[in-house]
Amino acid sequence: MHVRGTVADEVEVRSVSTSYGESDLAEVPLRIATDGDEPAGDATPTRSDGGTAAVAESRETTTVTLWNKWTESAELLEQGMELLVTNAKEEEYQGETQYATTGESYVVVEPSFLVSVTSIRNWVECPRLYYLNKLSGVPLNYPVVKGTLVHEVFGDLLRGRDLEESIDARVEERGLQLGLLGETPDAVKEEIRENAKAIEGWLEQGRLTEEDSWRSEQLLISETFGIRGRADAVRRGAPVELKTGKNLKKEPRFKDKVQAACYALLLEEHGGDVDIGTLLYTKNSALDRNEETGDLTPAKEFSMGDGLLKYVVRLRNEIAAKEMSGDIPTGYEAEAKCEYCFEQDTCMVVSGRLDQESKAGQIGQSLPDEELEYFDRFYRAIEEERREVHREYAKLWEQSAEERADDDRALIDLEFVEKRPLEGGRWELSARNTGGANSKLREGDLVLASDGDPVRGNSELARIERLDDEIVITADEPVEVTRLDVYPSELTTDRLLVAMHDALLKGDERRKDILFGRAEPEFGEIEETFIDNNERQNEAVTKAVGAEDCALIHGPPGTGKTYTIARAIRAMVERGERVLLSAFTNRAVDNALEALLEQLDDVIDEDRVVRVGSESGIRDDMEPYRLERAGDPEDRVATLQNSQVVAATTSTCGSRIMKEQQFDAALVDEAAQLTEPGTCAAINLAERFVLVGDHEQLPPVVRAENDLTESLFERLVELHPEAGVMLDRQYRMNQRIQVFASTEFYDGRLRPATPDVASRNLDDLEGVSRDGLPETLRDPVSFVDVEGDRSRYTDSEEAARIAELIKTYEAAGLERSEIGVIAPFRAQVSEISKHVPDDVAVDTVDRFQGSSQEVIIVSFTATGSLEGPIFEDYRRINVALTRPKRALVLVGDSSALASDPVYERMLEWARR
Ligand SMILES: Nc1ncnc2c1ncn2[C@@H]1O[C@H](COP(=O)(O)OP(=O)(O)OP(=O)(O)O)[C@@H](O)[C@H]1O
Repeated sequence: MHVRGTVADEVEVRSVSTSYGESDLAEVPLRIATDGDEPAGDATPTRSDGGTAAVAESRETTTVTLWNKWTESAELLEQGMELLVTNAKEEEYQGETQYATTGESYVVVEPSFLVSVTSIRNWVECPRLYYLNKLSGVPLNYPVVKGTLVHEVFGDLLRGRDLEESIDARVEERGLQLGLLGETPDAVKEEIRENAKAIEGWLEQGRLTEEDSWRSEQLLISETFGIRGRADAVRRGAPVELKTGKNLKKEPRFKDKVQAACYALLLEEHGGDVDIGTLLYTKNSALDRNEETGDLTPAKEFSMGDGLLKYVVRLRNEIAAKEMSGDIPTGYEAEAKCEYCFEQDTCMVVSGRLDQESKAGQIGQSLPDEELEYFDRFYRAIEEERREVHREYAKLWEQSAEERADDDRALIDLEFVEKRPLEGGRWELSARNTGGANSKLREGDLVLASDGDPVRGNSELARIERLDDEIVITADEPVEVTRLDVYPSELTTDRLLVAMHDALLKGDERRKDILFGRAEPEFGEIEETFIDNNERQNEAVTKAVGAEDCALIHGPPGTGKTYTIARAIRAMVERGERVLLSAFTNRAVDNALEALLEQLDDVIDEDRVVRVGSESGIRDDMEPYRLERAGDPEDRVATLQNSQVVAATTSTCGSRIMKEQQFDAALVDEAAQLTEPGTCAAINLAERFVLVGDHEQLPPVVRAENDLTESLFERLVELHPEAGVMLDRQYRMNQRIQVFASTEFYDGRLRPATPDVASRNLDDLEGVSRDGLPETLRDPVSFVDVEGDRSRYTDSEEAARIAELIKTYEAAGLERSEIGVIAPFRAQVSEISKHVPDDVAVDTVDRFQGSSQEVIIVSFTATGSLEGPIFEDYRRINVALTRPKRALVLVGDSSALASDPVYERMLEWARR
């Protein structure tokens, strides 16, 4: 049976004499998880051996005894950590039911923390190396790119693609990277051919002996062992790992065995029984027999012993425990020898700068205390965010398919239609979405496509190509897809850490003086007038152009942020500067780029404007500007290096390609929605920066509640008010609509830009007449009182009333596409969607930020007494109320709303 629970107290480790001699044991006081316990969820980890979890009657604490080597994992335990013991035996002791490990047991610390196989491999080399890799990311260098290429060709060969065709295609695809590294295609191809010989030869052998069963790259997740990874290949159920290095010994390298053993554990959870692992050292086939002595066979097999598998789980436990406690590895945890380590210098520098204990020692001077404190605080915050991502993974098995669908995290019960082979061995898969359900998934997203069970079934990482009633995805393997799940990616979190590291450890001193408030931002004299009809916009452009360090543009709704950015960049380009344009989302980058292109029309050639990002992320009309990565290396690099304006999301700014680029200035739009490290990813690349945003609208999108929720923009506006300008003329709303937001959020400073804007109303729209509306809806702002049905997150009465309102507006001549509906909860969004026609946009505030509509209807979904904030945060109200141009209708229960002072003032205004 499996036992799972929370460590309730200190753990004691001791030695006892048994009939087999001295043995170590640890007695762990464990509060057994019961159904519904958080965060374990339903504690029923079933393994292939059919074990079931112990579900105790009560939540009383019992003792679980861990024997022998498992005491090493016991030493890691702290009170409050989660523990899982598989195949435990039950023992009665003084009337109490206790548990103990058996020879078949595994002990897993914090099983829902999913450690990646790569992490375990790095950790076994040296825990400090694992940490350094996390801080600095994978650099753009030739060995890494070559390694990826060989892996890709390996995958292609397994899928039956012709060798030469594969090499040509794969090298072509990486044109830009190879160009940045100064490599020529012919030389690269030759090297890959050498490596591929090993693969081909070995594949041939396999084919000759017997019927082979093969699978290329497989994504594997284990809920029992808390491990995830992608095996390079699986052959007859056993893992095969490809290494582009050489190995002249008979046996595989130890760290490589560890890696293969991780996959063995993962495969076992998928029902396999793995007794062998294979390592393929491709460089061996490129070596000349005369020069080298040793074993030149590329393929080295080893038997997968029980001891190794358990050792791997203990290693994994070390990582999970370290990450949960927030401690930094020192290197003393392992037996690695620093003098043989390639990373010794880096290790010493990082240790010195961050004043960390390290086996390699320290060199250099440590950062000032405030920077060390900052590093520490943000390191923890980012790691907390990472744990939230891990919790997302755990939901893959903790929630049922229906629960995930209700949470908008999955599309389920799809009807598989067909699979179609694509050029290059990939597959196009299609399925029908019969339920027509909604989800967070969007075209272009990476998803987990599965046959119904994303963890234990057949699942693949796939990309959504089309998403309506018919769903089309592309993947490496032909999964008969019936379910798509949101894939919780750690990439963003990884990049936050690297960006923070770069800002502090590689950052310019002057920049840090500004960020830490040790110096004031400076501005050069600029005489020119850039915008003659809007004083504050002109001041903002002047500040942006003249800034020697930074400028901050605060733009409330509709005040022309995008326009101001475009004018500022134009002025910089005219001065011959190279500029980076960035924002959190692709949508925001494309919007800003669109406005900019209008401004740049007569200033520079179009081919000097480059949009960096993936094909699926970029809006179709910006596609002509997209930097193509495939092609001739020299050519690709020339396009990038020659560009004067580069537009990319902040996440892409953290990519290996962008990290090599340098700019005179970085302009970041929607900066109030970015975390500090997220903003750093963009501004790290430039001499000066301009942040544009509104901290009275939506805050950064993060899962954890910590320092990441405040943007750098907001902090700097407070720290350096003299670097900021607030735009105060709005071009969107009728004056009556704007009043509440202006007084509540902008000290009454927000005003209509022109009389035309101030007096806009529905009569301006062709074919629409306010006379066709009932008296109560003729004012630009109205309130509809609905008592509601008293449920917590939905209100069907409000939904029904909203459907009527939409009909009323249609009768007065409005198009449905001119009406938007905003609700606080996703549940209410679904409820309303059931009542109104498809072509009315219904969504939460977050989806509406940055856009506007002629008419906006807000559903407050609140009845009775108000418990807790409706929109979570008043900033969301600000966004909701500032989306309409000509009419705003608030729908809610007036007595509930009146119980909160802000909503009460809102009611007064709406009913005036
Ligand atoms: N100085 C100006 N003169 C004339 N029109 C302007 C000026 N500034 C902005 N506008 C117009 O006002 C509208 C809103 O501008 P823009 O899209 O730049 O606003 P924004 O602040 O980015 O909006 P959001 O709050 O949605 O982010 C646009 O149609 C733009 O052309």
